[in-house]
Amino acid sequence: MSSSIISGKELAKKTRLELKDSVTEFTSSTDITPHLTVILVGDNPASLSYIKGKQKGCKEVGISSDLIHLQEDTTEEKLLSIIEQLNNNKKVHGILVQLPLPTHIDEDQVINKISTLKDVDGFHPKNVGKMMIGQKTLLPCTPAGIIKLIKEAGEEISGKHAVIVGRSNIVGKPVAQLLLQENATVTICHSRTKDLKMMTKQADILVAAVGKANYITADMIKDGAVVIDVGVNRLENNKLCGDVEFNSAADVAKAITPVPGGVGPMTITMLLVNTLEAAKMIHNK
Ligand SMILES: Nc1nc(=O)c2c([nH]1)NC[C@@H]1CN(c3ccc(C(=O)N[C@@H](CCC(=O)O)C(=O)O)cc3)C=[N+]21
Repeated sequence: MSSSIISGKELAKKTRLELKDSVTEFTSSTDITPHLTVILVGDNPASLSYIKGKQKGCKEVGISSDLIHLQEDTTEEKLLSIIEQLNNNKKVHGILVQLPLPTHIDEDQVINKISTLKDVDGFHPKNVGKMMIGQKTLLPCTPAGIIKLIKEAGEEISGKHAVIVGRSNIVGKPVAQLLLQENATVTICHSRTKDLKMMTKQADILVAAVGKANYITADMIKDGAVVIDVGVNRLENNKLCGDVEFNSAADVAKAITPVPGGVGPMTITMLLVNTLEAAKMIHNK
């Protein structure tokens, strides 16, 4: 089977055009410009590159943004006090603390500190809990983007067997939850799963979120499956590559997302969607 490529880049473009109209409408009716503040601790080059993408996205849709760039040796106490100030700043609607943080800072403490109304990553335990029981809240960006990608590709989720490889708090667990809410039957696999191939072979929808280049090979994929590749692995030649061996997988899958140009651009787009959503919630719109 020759598969169709699900373009996250195209869907991101389309979603951002629609979002731009919604931002314009919100701003003209309230005189408020949605604002995202990004905090980066240290100089991780990958983080700097992602943040550029986020700022570019904000600009595209009419959201204002700023970056608080802190030194690597910033104390946890200092970071928490900056978040406190942003929580109280009426002009700020979204707060994103770029992960990973230096090891001397406790990520859980930091995520807990962010106002749940401004938690545009959807990482705060209260928002995670709401998502879990299906209450309206800010959803984590990558999982929300994945659901949009699958639907946009015209693929039914209800009744399908979705197999997720990876159980991180930011991708594996929440995407499993959102797929369940869409009435998929969900299996979560991880590093201790016995016979991974036997599991992935049963997937109508396969989500690869392991963080290992080319880990999922064509022989692990069911004929006609929908394959979502969440991997962002930087190779030695500086090329970006996914968790799925794209070329061989494309012969087996019905539809597949590429890397780059798949899940990544949708992650940033959902962050922009969440920032407008946060501004609306804060101003009761
Ligand atoms: N608090 C927090 N929130 C995050 O959402 C978050 C984070 N920390 N830490 C790191 C990960 C990673 N992440 C990506 C976002 C976009 C692309 C993306 O747009 N990738 C492009 C390629 C970009 C390139 O070429 O470098 C693509 O796949 O086409 C990738 C990765 C967000 N993350």
